[in-house]
Amino acid sequence: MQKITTAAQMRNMDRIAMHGVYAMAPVVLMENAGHAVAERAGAWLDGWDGKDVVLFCGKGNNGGDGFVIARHILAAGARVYVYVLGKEEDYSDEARQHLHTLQQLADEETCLLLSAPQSDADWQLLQKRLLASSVVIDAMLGTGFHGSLRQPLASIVAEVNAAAAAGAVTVIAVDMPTGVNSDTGAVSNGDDDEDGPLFADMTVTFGALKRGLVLYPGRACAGHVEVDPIGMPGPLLMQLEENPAYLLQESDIAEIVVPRSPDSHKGTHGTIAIVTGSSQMAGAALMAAHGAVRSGAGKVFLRVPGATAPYCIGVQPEIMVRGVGTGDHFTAADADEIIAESKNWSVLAMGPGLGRDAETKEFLLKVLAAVTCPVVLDADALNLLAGEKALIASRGSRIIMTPHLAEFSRISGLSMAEIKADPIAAARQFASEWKVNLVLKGAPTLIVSAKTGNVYVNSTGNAGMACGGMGDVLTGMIAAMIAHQGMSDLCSAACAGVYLHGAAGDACRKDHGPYGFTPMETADVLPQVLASLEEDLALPILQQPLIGGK
Ligand SMILES: NC(=O)C1=CN([C@@H]2O[C@H](COP(=O)(O)OP(=O)(O)OC[C@H]3O[C@@H](n4cnc5c(N)ncnc54)[C@H](OP(=O)(O)O)[C@@H]3O)[C@@H](O)[C@H]2O)[C@@H](O)CC1
Ligand SMILES: [K+]
Repeated sequence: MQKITTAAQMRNMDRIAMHGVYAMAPVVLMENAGHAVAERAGAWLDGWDGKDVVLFCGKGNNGGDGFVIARHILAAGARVYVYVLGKEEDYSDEARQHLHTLQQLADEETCLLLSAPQSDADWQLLQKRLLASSVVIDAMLGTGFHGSLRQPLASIVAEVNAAAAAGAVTVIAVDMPTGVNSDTGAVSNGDDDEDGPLFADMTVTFGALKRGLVLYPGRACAGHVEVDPIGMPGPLLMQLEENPAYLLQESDIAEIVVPRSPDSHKGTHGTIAIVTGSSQMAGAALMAAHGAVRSGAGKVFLRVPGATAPYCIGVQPEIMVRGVGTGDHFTAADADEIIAESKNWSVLAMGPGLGRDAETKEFLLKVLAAVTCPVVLDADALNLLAGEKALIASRGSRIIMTPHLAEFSRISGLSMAEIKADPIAAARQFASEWKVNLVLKGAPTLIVSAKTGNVYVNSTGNAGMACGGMGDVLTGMIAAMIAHQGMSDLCSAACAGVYLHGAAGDACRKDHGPYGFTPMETADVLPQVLASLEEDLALPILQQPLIGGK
């Protein structure tokens, strides 16, 4: 699992690597960092030989990495223009040491060292160089960036973006794209968009992923991201800081979605109950149930208000539908029937299309206080339960709440701006206060464990999924994952549901185009997504076919 760090955590790791028991020389870490970029970007670009490269080095240690990169790509056959944007006295000892080495290699032919452009003629020359080169390396700012981009960096970034937009250059960022805050993903984007941030095609980052590379809008600036350990001691990289966050990847999910054993039966794969819907929104209930069916649930029961049942019965034969009561929304009088039935259910999901009637809130409170199986709460259930922190907290580790940003804002009392400023902290704080497993839906979706407070950042999904019904399908999927054989931990089930839902959306995007595919289509590709997940696993011996086949 890929760890995601903050600049402060990274600095702490640096400090221990250099000044703790490991006593690594700072100049060596910087050497490793620069070498890693030269190697990884070189492999990605099919080598450096014969390439014209413009390299911008800022006045911090990110710039120091740039001096090392210049030396390595020169040796690999590139011709490089190095803009040294700091004064010699600005640099740290290690950066200055690498600058001195580079100065010995400088010549007119292959390695030209230049200072920051000042006159109009300097800027014109810079533009010309950018358009004539094939690669730009951004070693201007890394984890030390804060505030808004100052000059001359803002104008340099604008020139690089313009050259990239003209199709002239490939842009490689060192550690972070300049202008992206490494802790929040916020970008420097002054009054006119020309102030930044820099848009990279590839980012090589050091030690661990930075939050700003996985959170939007920063994530959109990073391009292809590779993490290099730069020789940091393994135990240091593995060391868990307080409040860890991780990026979910296919191999993580493949580990928790265990293959079915060949002698399993429908009872083994869970009885999922979707108790939701109202006459205005029967479709939401059906989409949630379909999400569960396509996730391999053993049995799917849909319980809707009595007057809603005619819209749901017979729509999909796999879903066992029954109306409860006679109304068009649930009321407290319907709760006893649900509570009695719940003894046979592996999991209960409520919310999509439930409506916001005060009587439905009474129903929800009664059901939640009595059922013992795990519960997934979405949509209107979240709106109705917004003030019920004490009830949720009393059962929270058995509950998954799945709000989107607006719902989260409503229940948490935080403004959208406050959430967006630090979504990881906001999600973690909420999960801790409400003692609940949280799925904060967005780009990217965050999952927080009620038990550990660990935050998982999803890596799948796309903007084509921003349409009504996608969340309903996800609710059914998460419910089905909870009942999946071997998936006892609710947070793991939430991670699996969220990852697979996004992966299904990505498969739809590939098949149908960037948007316009539907929630039902997304659910329908789940078996293919699960198949590719199985390929990631070595099949246990019992799964191997006796005759023929692969
Ligand atoms: N992690 C690791 O293991 C290793 C990390 N290493 C590398 O070190 C990097 C971190 O180095 P760092 O701390 O020196 O910060 P860095 O990003 O160079 O920027 C600092 C400079 O930026 C300036 N500045 C800030 N904001 C600005 C703005 N808005 N507009 C304009 N300027 C602005 C700020 O100026 P000031 O605000 O102080 O005047 C200061 O001069 C890290 O990203 C990685 O590349 C490797 O070498 C070794 C191993
Ligand atoms: K950079």
